[in-house]
Amino acid sequence: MRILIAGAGATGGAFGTRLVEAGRDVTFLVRPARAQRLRSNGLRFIAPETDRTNQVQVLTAAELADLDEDRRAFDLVIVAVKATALETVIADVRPAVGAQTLILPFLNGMAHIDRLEAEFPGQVLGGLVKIVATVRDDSVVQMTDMAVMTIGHLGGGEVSTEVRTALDVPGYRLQVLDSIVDALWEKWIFIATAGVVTCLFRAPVGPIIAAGGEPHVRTVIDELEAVATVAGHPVGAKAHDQTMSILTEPGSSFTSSLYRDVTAGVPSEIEHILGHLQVTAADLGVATPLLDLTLVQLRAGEIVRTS
Ligand SMILES: NC(=O)C1=CN([C@@H]2O[C@H](COP(=O)(O)OP(=O)(O)OC[C@H]3O[C@@H](n4cnc5c(N)ncnc54)[C@H](OP(=O)(O)O)[C@@H]3O)[C@@H](O)[C@H]2O)C=CC1
Ligand SMILES: CC(C)(CO)C(=O)C(=O)O
Repeated sequence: MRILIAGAGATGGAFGTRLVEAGRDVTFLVRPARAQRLRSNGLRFIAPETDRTNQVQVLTAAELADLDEDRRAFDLVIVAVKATALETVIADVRPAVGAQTLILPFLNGMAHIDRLEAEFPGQVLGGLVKIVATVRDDSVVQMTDMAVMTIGHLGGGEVSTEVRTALDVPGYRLQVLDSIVDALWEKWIFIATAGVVTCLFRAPVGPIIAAGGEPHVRTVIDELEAVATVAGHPVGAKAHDQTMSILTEPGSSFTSSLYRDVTAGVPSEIEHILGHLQVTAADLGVATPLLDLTLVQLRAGEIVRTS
């Protein structure tokens, strides 16, 4: 199975490394500057138990488009970029998508699913990854031992044995679900809740709790979980308890990736994760006052950042 991974960043680089090391036929689709560095230096992967570098196959969008037709089509295209790069990547991967190609996005949120389905109808799998990773000095750094890839058929059908076998490799846990849409909602609500809490109160969880924020954190959790309930994808008791414990733990240094991007002043997934949830809640008739407030604050910050 030929696998193309769009993005050799935190998620693409971490899961991609494990696939490469298991001998899978993996090519990374990256932008020209990164392609040059990957070709010269390889892909360095640092995780709690390891620091190693692999030589990897790399293509840029222009090189992909120039390949002969029989080399161009891939069996599986993993989309591992931030939402801000989604439109470019949709155009870039198109030459790699044949009639049988499947697309597996790793993005947080849900808006990209409809977008990808509109472009590649019937060819999109549901996917999410649980990992805490980043890119530091061009190296992919996995910060904790947690590494889980969850996939499923969006229409409730079976994921093929070929795809399961290709993705089931050492170094992370592969989970194949019948109810991937529920899982996507669960993750979306968690990421959005963590985003609202940390961005609204502008701090990691520990200082927020120390400042007396716990009742407000609970209100955010209730507010956003209510959207999932009305949408018909209620957050399960286990996920709710996990959210509660992560976001109310005294002394915790936990932050959301949204908070890290916003405070670093780099483009972030504000609209993809929070903006889309606001629109979805409004369509469902669910009031989201704290989400609305957070979005005003974040959008105002974006106006300042980009002006
Ligand atoms: N990081 C994490 O721990 C987790 C992230 N997620 C989600 O996964 C998704 C991906 O995030 P993450 O992996 O962290 O993001 P990163 O920013 O670490 O990686 C994305 C990579 O995409 C590359 N890129 C940007 N545009 C293009 C393009 N047009 N073609 C090819 N590559 C491109 C960038 O490379 P360059 O700039 O070098 O060209 C960058 O390295 C997000 O939706 C995120 O919310 C989910 C769970 C955990
Ligand atoms: C919370 C976490 C690290 C879990 O995977 C995540 O997805 C994110 O911050 O984007």
